[in-house]
Amino acid sequence: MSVTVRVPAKVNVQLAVGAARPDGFHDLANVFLAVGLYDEVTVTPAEELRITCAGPDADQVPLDRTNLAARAAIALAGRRGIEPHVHIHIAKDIPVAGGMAGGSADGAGALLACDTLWGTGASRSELLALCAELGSDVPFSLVGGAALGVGRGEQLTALETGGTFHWVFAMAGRGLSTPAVFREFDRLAQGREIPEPVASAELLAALAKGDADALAAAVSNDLQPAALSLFPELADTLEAGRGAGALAALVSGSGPTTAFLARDAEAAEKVAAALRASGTCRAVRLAAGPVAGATVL
Ligand SMILES: C[C@@](CO)(OP(=O)(O)O)[C@H](O)COP(=O)(O)OP(=O)(O)OC[C@H]1O[C@@H](n2ccc(N)nc2=O)[C@H](O)[C@@H]1O
Ligand SMILES: Nc1ncnc2c1ncn2[C@@H]1O[C@H](COP(=O)(O)OP(=O)(O)O)[C@@H](O)[C@H]1O
Repeated sequence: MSVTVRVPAKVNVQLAVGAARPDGFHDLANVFLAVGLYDEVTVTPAEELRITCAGPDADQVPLDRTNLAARAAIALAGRRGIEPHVHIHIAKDIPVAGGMAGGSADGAGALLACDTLWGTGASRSELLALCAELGSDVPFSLVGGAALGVGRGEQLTALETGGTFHWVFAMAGRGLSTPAVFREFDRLAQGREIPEPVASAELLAALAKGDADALAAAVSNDLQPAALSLFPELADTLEAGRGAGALAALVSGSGPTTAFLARDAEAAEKVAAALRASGTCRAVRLAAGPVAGATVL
């Protein structure tokens, strides 16, 4: 018997970053939107814990116990006093180290899949607490939709959305390390007063209305200058998307994936074609959101 869970990627439509905390994390106002690009995590009983991964970026995914999916299985089994003896297979379509929470998706997916396979019957709040232990973005991968994350991003409030938003994502030729981007944020912020991170009222209203133009006017990412500082060529990708009529162009989370908001599916196709022709990125994908979080298939 196997259990397969499908988990979406995310884009941060607002990422407001506060000053570094004593524990090294940063307080955030992190507005997540789940988009229709998915990893699938399948768990099957096995002699011992084993991980395999397939997909375009599979060679960049660690297959040992540092994999977030393995950590999720170990954490849940530990709570129940059982051995995490499963084969975890990840069918990976979310870019690795791309700022789209691919590893987090696999962590949330493995947790839900193992809970289902083992019949451990964890409550939603127990699953969310385990997710938060695995990483700041992992709780959102479980819940999906649209949500505001505060604290280090793990304390979620679901957000209303009044429609579907159409996005184009440009994958970069290499990854960016999330801790390195936060460190660069700190370096660039030296000597400057960092305001408390707060969610934008205009942005939340735009999401609630399903108004793409208003959302485009309100999106922001405080990590974008840091990502551009470490990966200056991303400016060319952003410019190519803007030139093709994207309503908004921004770095997704810590990057280096760039995200382009389009008015509708047709406009998204035009932006995608222009990005492909620009030669400024490795691959281009279209995805709409919000979509549901981790789902047992
Ligand atoms: C930046 C964001 C935006 O959604 O995502 P990505 O762009 O990486 O996908 C997240 O905050 C990433 O969340 P996640 O990838 O789960 O990070 P974690 O494993 O919790 O932390 C990795 C490292 O990132 C930094 N970090 C993360 C979250 C946070 N609020 N403050 C931080 O300073 C810390 O250096 C930490 O050691
Ligand atoms: N299941 C996983 N999938 C991808 N990366 C993983 C996974 N587990 C651990 N990692 C590690 O996490 C790093 C960040 O990956 P990822 O979550 O894809 O990016 P991001 O944090 O930018 O959204 C990778 O470089 C990899 O070393």
